[in-house]
Amino acid sequence: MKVFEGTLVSEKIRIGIVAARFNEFITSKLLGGAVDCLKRHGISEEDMEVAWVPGAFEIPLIASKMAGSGKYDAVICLGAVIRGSTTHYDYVCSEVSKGIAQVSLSSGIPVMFGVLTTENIEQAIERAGTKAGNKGFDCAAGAIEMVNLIRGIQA
Ligand SMILES: Nc1c(NC[C@H](O)[C@H](O)[C@H](O)CO)[nH]c(=O)[nH]c1=O
Ligand SMILES: CC(=O)[C@@H](O)COP(=O)(O)O
Repeated sequence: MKVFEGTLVSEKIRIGIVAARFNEFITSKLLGGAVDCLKRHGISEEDMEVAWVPGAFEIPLIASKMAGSGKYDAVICLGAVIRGSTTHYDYVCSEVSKGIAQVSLSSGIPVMFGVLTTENIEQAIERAGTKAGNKGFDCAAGAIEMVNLIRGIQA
């Protein structure tokens, strides 16, 4: 039985990263986690490119530009949407998640959803390198797995 494995980096993998500046205290930690993971899996910094956007709502557009450029094997999207006192949170979260999923399906390359959607700052801190891990690191690991999985299927 042939089982496709996507965990090892055997060939060059080029990664685009879109990071939101809103809640930069959190998103910078997510970016650090993602870069740490990529380096630990043998991907050099010359094969990573980062684009900063104002907020999570702007991520899908730039993710689409990166995914459609042909320059990257995967795109990692990083953000932190933290609920405020209005319903704005709901609209941002909804459009970002739908947008990122749409970009991945339409481009045919992995576009990873590394956008925290939390009720409060504490929950975001927990997921940006403390007690709940680093979602940026997790997304980078997932990106590598998806690229290798696709390469295996298409081989
Ligand atoms: N409240 C948060 C935002 N809001 C800003 C939007 O993402 C967008 O930049 C603005 O509406 C202009 O289009 N963004 C986050 O990333 N996180 C938040 O908690
Ligand atoms: C997620 C948001 O857009 C939110 O932080 C905005 O805060 P508020 O709902 O208090 O305007």
